[in-house]
Amino acid sequence: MRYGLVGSTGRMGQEIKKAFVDHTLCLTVDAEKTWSDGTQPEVIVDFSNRSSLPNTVNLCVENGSALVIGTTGLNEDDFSMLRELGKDVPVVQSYNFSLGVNILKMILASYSKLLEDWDSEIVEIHHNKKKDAPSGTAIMLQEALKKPAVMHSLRMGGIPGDHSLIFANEGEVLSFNHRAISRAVFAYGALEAAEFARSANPGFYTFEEVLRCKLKK
Ligand SMILES: NC(=O)C1=CN([C@@H]2O[C@H](COP(=O)(O)OP(=O)(O)OC[C@H]3O[C@@H](n4cnc5c(N)ncnc54)[C@H](OP(=O)(O)O)[C@@H]3O)[C@@H](O)[C@H]2O)C=CC1
Ligand SMILES: O=C(O)C1=N[C@H](C(=O)O)C[C@H](O)C1
Repeated sequence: MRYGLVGSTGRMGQEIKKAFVDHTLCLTVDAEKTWSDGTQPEVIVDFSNRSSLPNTVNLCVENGSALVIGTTGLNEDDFSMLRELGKDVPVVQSYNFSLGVNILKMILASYSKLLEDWDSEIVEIHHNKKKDAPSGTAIMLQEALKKPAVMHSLRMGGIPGDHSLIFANEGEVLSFNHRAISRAVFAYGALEAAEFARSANPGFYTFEEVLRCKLKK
């Protein structure tokens, strides 16, 4: 697969290049520099910053490339742009491409009604270079809960990503935790999403939907 990478010099860009070692990198875009080998990427992978989104979308339109986007901190206008792009090419978006977080998201969505009267708080811990807070994952898990949760963000050391959800009522406490031990898990998820996107019909897909397709096979 020929792929493009937006954010190639970043922490996730480095992981993507390792995970996509069997594929051909033909386009890189970073804040200051764009490089291309002159061929068209089948899929563009974006783990960068929301400021890159208009250019990323234009590149997908110009090349007819599918998009896999993990960049967090997107607003409603950004999601509208991605859904519009999904009318022409496959778009897979997730704030967390790890299998574990997406399983947790499905669990929370399935049992949210039973948890609606519990006190709910989310603690997310990330490396001290992370620019946004709360994490996109915390926002995504709160959306699965279908109710607001008190958020706590810790920024320390080189922690790749740790999310805890704690629920309490008068009689019991229920906790869930996901810990990313390596950023590689996100890159492997992005690779799975890219392999799905290169042959999918145009549309806007979440990574959960990609995984659910796998469950049906
Ligand atoms: N969905 C998921 O599973 C995951 C999502 N993320 C998200 O991915 C994003 C990147 O994380 P991380 O790699 O740690 O961040 P880094 O800061 O390490 O890397 C960001 C990259 O984006 C580039 N960049 C910044 N602005 C632009 C722009 N306007 N146009 C093009 N490129 C730009 C930077 O280029 P330069 O070096 O030149 O500044 C750099 O290569 C974050 O939003 C993070 O939350 C992270 C991990 C997993
Ligand atoms: O910035 C990171 O590192 C991560 N960001 C994503 C988020 O904001 O949820 C995903 C993961 O937790 C790592």
